[in-house]
Amino acid sequence: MGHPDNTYALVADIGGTNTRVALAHGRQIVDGTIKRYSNADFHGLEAVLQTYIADQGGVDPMAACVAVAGPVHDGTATMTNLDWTIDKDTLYRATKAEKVAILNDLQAQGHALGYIDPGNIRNILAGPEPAPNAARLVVGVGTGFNAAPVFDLAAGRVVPPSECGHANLPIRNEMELRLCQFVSTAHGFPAVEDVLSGRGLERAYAFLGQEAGDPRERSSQDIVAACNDGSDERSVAAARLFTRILGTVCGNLSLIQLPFGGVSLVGGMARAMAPHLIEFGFGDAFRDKGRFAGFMSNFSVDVIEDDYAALTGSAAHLAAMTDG
Ligand SMILES: Nc1ncnc2c1ncn2[C@@H]1O[C@H](COP(=O)(O)OP(=O)(O)OP(=O)(O)O)[C@@H](O)[C@H]1O
Repeated sequence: MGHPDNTYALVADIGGTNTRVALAHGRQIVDGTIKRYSNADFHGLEAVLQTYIADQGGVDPMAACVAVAGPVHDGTATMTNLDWTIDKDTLYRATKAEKVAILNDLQAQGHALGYIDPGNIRNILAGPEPAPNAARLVVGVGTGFNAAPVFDLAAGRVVPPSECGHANLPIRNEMELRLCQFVSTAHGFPAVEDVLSGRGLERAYAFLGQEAGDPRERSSQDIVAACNDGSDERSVAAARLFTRILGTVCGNLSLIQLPFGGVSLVGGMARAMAPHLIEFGFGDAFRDKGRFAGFMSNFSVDVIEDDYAALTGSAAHLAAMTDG
């Protein structure tokens, strides 16, 4: 069935592997309109959006917003592993919408806060009741790593982008130093997302294999599955290493941004690791800040278990643009 009127907005989330597209009405994703496409099947943004529009019976959206897993500069997004042109002109052409926006995907995740079904939010670390409009922080761990602070101001919500997954990997002990050396030997530079990502968990596993003189490889799915059923000690050790570094990095970002409104972890790896984060030392590493250890209990930490939150955030961003 089509959607012939143009009160709809089109929203898309372009990840490293897949593009998710949906229609939104105000801040609500319209039930049954979410589709997921493999990027490899399309030669560009126009092709995937036009396929979606045709799938929806030729919908004529009044506005469109895409969230992209890469830096956005002067209205143009770039992605390391995808050579699509993602800019406003292409988005206007593909959708014929009157208003278009391009966000970094973590910005979109920030715009989604407050519009996520509470049933999709899992608490990891409790914190005090936040003041209204306290600053928040979203941290994404999936194909890559990134974060964005979220500020609710009188003029509206502001979510400044970052590329903090490409900052140096922090080190707290001998083993993390050896992991860092293992990563830099392979990549020339030890970035946060070289460990805090799906591939990163696989790297932590490979590093432990090298240390044990038994180099075996495992996919991140198999490592997480082995943690879930306790069938492989090295998988548990790799996930513990990953989890502690995630706690350290989230603690560092919290000291930089002071998210008294809470930290929200998003992305496929955050969801997959959510049941193990406390057991594997996330809280201890998060609080491991010397004289500021007690101060860290000001920040609650949740995992958002909604794979489509970036779509909701893109819709919220367009609605805020329209409202004001
Ligand atoms: N259940 C899981 N167990 C282990 N690893 C997982 C699981 N789900 C996702 N991952 C890993 O997380 C990464 C994908 O994360 P996410 O789903 O957030 O994707 P993305 O960054 O939005 O990109 P895309 O949508 O293109 O995959 C991959 O490295 C994948 O192997």
